[in-house]
Amino acid sequence: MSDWPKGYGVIILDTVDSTNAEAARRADVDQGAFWIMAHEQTAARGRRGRAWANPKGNLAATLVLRPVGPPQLFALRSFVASLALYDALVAVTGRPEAFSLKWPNDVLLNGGKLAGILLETVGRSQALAIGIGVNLQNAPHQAEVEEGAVRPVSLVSETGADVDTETFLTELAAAFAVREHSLATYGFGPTREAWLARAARLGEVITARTVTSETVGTFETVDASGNLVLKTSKGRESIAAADVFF
Ligand SMILES: O=C(O)CCCC[C@@H]1SC[C@@H]2NC(=O)N[C@@H]21
Repeated sequence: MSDWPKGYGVIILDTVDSTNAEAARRADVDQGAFWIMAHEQTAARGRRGRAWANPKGNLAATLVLRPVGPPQLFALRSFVASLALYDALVAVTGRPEAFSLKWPNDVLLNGGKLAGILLETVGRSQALAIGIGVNLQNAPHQAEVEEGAVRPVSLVSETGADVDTETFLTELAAAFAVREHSLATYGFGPTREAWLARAARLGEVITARTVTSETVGTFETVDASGNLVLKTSKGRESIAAADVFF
């Protein structure tokens, strides 16, 4: 069991609309870096304006971070957060082989979607809100997610690990602090290498879809800016934002 990391505050709420919305309300009021966790969210949101199902027992938390260093590294916190999730999940299950990371920032368990991350800038201070949802106890039904999306899974149903939200948050916060220190100190290189070593479908043909385009190609790498690099029939393409389908 990890200790709570120094330099990070924490707020635990019974119920809230969305921990990311709460982060936006508090970003210019509260100081420093702090986690907001809620036992229940009534209007949780996912990437690209989608709703996020949030039954009780699942982790719903947002970290308000005020990153130092070059602004081009800010968005790379999604890689830091995915790696921290991976570390925390391995800490509570002892099963490194069961988890993988899906670009840009999902965590898969036995190939199913276990966790998602929603990164936003909030407040006049342009703080970073890193919202994290983990299906610790319950996964939404396949019918509740987008067609073609990876099947949703829960930690307890796939591994038998029955982990409560506060225990998991402590592991996640500790892991995040370590990974964040690495990014802030050494830049994206080591984070990128660690992420690629855990990447799902590296070297395989995948599809990257935006509202207006679809690109099919071999997943070659993630570049130094965090872009997805696909080798396609037209050559190499570097993609900054998209949904990936297998
Ligand atoms: O679409 C995704 O995969 C991202 C899901 C992010 C959900 C989390 S739950 C905690 C935080 N609060 C929100 O409203 N969303 C994020």
